[in-house]
Amino acid sequence: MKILFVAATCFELKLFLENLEEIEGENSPVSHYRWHDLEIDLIVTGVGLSFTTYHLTRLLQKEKYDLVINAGIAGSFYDELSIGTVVNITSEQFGDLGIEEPGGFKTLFQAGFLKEDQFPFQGGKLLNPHFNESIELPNVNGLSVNVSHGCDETIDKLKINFDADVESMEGAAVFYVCLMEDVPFLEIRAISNFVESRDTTKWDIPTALENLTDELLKILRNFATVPQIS
Ligand SMILES: O=C(O)c1cccc(C(=O)CC[C@H]2O[C@@H](n3cnc4c(=O)[nH]cnc43)[C@H](O)[C@@H]2O)c1
Repeated sequence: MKILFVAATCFELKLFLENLEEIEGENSPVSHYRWHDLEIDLIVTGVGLSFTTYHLTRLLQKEKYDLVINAGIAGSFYDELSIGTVVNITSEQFGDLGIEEPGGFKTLFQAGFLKEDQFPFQGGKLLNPHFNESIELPNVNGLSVNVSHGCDETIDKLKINFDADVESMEGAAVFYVCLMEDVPFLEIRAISNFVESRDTTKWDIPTALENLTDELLKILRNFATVPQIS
């Protein structure tokens, strides 16, 4: 089985990659690994929706993968989804794609530029139909933005306008490309911070990345033929 990991930055998957065997091969921005009988590639796209769309689409034109996993950190909109929690993001929305009017922000659907059920959208959302029963993590709704929010006024509006639990800057791009290209995918993220008035001293990236590593290895174990520990 061949799996592609998509990360915005190297640091988000550095700890996880220490568990894999790196295979030589000059093919930047893609690096190659092995874990038991799994062939694993990693592409580091850069932060944001545009870079992710470009690099992922370009790679999927050249290589075939059985599964794409977008992995990294994310912000949580709600106290109940605490820092360190690892989540399976099962729906995505573009949080800043739309128009602004004196009365406020309108999505492309609200503005009439796109139909809510126009493929690959369903009810205005991108939905992941894959593996949701086999992944033993909380299933949550994602919102993807080009600006990581850090101002109370904007955040309050996002909470009203969107049905979202977590914020990232790449997820919807991965959903969109994989749904369009018909490639199975997952988005697994660990909460590193709350989406609140920006204060990075309150972020806990090390705990998020330790927990993310543990959960990603559990997921790989589901797909690999791993010798049983007796
Ligand atoms: O400002 C800093 O000191 C700082 C240090 C490390 C990382 C950052 C990021 O902004 C990482 C952005 C990266 O992580 C995802 N992410 C994490 N939390 C959020 C969030 O609250 N809202 C949106 N994106 C978030 C995102 O996918 C980026 O790729 C800053």
